[in-house]
Amino acid sequence: MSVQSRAEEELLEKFLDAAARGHVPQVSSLLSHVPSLINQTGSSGWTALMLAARHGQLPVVEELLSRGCDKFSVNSSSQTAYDVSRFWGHRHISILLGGAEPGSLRVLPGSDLVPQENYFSRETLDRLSARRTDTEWMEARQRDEDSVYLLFSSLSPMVSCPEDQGSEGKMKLCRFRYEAVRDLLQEPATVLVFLGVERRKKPPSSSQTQEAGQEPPAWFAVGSDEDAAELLKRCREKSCLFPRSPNRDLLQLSEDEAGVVAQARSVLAWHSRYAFCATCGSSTRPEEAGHKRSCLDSNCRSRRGVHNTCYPRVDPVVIMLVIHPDGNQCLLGRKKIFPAGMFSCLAGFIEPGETMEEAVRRETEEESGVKVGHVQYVSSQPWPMPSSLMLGCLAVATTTDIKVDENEIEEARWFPRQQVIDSLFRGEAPAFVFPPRQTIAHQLIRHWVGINSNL
Ligand SMILES: NC(=O)C1=CN([C@@H]2O[C@H](COP(=O)(O)OP(=O)(O)OC[C@H]3O[C@@H](n4cnc5c(N)ncnc54)[C@H](O)[C@@H]3O)[C@@H](O)[C@H]2O)C=CC1
Ligand SMILES: [Mg+2]
Ligand SMILES: [Mg+2]
Ligand SMILES: [Mg+2]
Ligand SMILES: [Zn+2]
Repeated sequence: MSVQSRAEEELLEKFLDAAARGHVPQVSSLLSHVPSLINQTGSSGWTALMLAARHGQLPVVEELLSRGCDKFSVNSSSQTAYDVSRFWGHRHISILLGGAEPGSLRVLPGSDLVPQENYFSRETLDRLSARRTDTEWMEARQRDEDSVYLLFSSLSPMVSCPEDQGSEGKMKLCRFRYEAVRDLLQEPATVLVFLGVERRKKPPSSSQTQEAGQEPPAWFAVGSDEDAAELLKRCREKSCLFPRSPNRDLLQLSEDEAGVVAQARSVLAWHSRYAFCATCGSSTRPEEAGHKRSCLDSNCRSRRGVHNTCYPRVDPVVIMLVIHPDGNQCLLGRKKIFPAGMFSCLAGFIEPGETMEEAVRRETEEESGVKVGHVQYVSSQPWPMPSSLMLGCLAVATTTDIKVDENEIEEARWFPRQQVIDSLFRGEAPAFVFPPRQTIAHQLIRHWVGINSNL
């Protein structure tokens, strides 16, 4: 071994030792001199973050995170620093690495799962549903110069997409003011949906000069049937467009904007499909700031009592990662329409009169021939294509023979855990391609890899 590489190795071990001992000044000073140490693994195959997580060194974990260290690298047993901190019971660190709110873990004892925030799930607006029937308030909000309007054409939001498109979060919603859409709102075919008001970061303190009763900006979605090219002329920026392929393109929005679009797109899709009453076939019209449609025939049965045909629909879908009885393989399938090499979780619509657990068992058996026993709920995701609610579950198989339903699935296979980890973290010649990180399928697979620690 050359003198230089031995010196480098010694420096690395010194750095890792400082992280394990919780010596923040030494960790910072070594990183200032040699920034590349941050994600390096020593002879044990562990990074400084993993060692700090192992020994409960919260200040070191904070220091490493603030310097942008990689939270997701794995050791030779395929554990991330988060897995390590959970295994050793350092909750303050797993909360930091997993992003959970500390209080929520104490209120529900026995459940130390870190809540998963899925794409399309973030609620940046307060929906204020009680205000939807307050027409005076709603009209004032509509005319307010701070209110934000989003324009939709054929259920696609107008977005601006700068030159270096393709990079995530670069696509942004075009925001309009009342004056810019005022004429559109007069068109009979235009649908207006109140989405909510911006959540205040913190409640206004009495010392602030905030006028009493001043409202945070309200957001509206406008569905228009005007020609898309005409609508685009309203925007001064040249790079504006209506994405053609929502399944793919909407995944380019930031988490904040994706949450808003999930609500807007599903409600507008419902308006576009429910122009006529499901009970009598008469025309319907929007009410309650775009959250209800009522039949125009005053004698219609739907006008007496409460009927779910008058409200936006949500379709529950189960999506499950089925685990082999040996605990070390998972079942993934591919549809013909998937990109080459991609495998994902099985999924299917819940049928009337069915529990979530039964839907998991039925869809898994229909699509793969595999029987399932225990089912555990993990997290959910609104999927506005157009209005599914994905209910993400882990499920344990009781049989292993695969027989696919060829109408729906091209191929289904058991993937060993190690192969899944290699495909997820290493990326070189992977055994299969993961669905994008914005899908709950991706997050479920990641979740399974994380909880199945065997330190
Ligand atoms: N976010 C994610 O990670 C994923 C989302 N999904 C979404 O879940 C949805 C359901 O998954 P699939 O495997 O397609 O379901 P599925 O296995 O139940 O099969 C779909 C078929 O079920 C029938 N169906 C029953 N109820 C329906 C309803 N309410 N709307 C439309 N079709 C209905 C139709 O014949 C349709 O072709 C998909 O449309 C997809 O958008 C699916 C997989 C991953
Ligand atoms: Mg399916
Ligand atoms: Mg089905
Ligand atoms: Mg199915
Ligand atoms: Zn009717």
